[in-house]
Amino acid sequence: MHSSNKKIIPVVAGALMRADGAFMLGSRPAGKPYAGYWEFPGGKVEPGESLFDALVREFSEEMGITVTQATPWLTRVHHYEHASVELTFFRIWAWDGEPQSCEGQAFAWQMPGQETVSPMLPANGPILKSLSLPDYCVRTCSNPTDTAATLAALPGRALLLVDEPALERHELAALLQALAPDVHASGGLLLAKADPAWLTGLPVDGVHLSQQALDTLTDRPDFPWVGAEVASLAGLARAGALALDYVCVALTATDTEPAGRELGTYLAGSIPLPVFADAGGAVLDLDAARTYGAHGVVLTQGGMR
Ligand SMILES: Nc1nc2c([nH]c(=O)n2[C@@H]2O[C@H](COP(=O)(O)OP(=O)(O)OP(=O)(O)O)[C@@H](O)[C@H]2O)c(=O)[nH]1
Ligand SMILES: [Mg+2]
Repeated sequence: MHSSNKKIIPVVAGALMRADGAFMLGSRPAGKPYAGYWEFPGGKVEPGESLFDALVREFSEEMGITVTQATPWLTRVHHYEHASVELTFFRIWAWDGEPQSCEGQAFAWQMPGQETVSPMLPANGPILKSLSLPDYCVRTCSNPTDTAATLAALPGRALLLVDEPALERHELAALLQALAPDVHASGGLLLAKADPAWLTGLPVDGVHLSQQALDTLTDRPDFPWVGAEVASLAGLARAGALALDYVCVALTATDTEPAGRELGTYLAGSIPLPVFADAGGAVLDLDAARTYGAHGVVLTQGGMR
């Protein structure tokens, strides 16, 4: 074995999620590597322990609270000089007790995208970005002429994915121009499924890649947000390798349980990026999709895909 083949240490960490969207960070206690850096509370998984049990134990030890509801979210491997870690991040939706500083650490509630504490642990930059991704990806699929109706149907803050293959380019450009101010005023993100080179200069936050574009691109397009359509494990791996920000996973099942199992096969591979479950309708709601490890769900406007 080469000396560079360090053992990978399994770690769990969790974001306590408050009803107003804030999440909690903690500072690392004195005496640990990266003391004073901000992190998601958590720690090393003990032999034989499940990830969820490790999460519950760590939050009890470090903060004196009992986690009662948490869903797995993202898994990332990071190589530090002192160790290599596989970090499984959970989002924690319910807990008993008030967070206390059991190890002398400081805590801070933070709003996604507006973090005020620093420095952060080096592995956590992409995680913070993922936390600022809305819960809903709303796909337009109806040649919308009425942008006000499109916006009114959004479930709060959303990623609006304009997916309009039937529109001419000048029509698509006009639609994006019309939607951008209101989407941005609502704190949402505007993305379009289109050729990345053509989209540059339009008021979008990013590009959404088709499966075909994902298969053929060699580099991540240069936009703040890049997502992709995925319908296979190979596509998911490619999206991860290109360091995309999210994927929409197309599910073919039409019942909750089979759709959950199908989603589970994608998420079993410890994936590093947020997944929107696309069950083509209301088969999997947000809570169910999260239970299986998804970030959020795709809602399709104007009927079925
Ligand atoms: N808890 C936590 N650890 C993280 C995060 N990001 C990250 O890279 N790590 C790394 O994961 C490793 C384990 O975390 P830890 O030091 O909290 O472990 P622990 O609570 O079991 O501490 P102990 O070993 O002193 O008992 C560290 O190398 C740490 O740098 C994060 O957001 N939260
Ligand atoms: Mg810890």
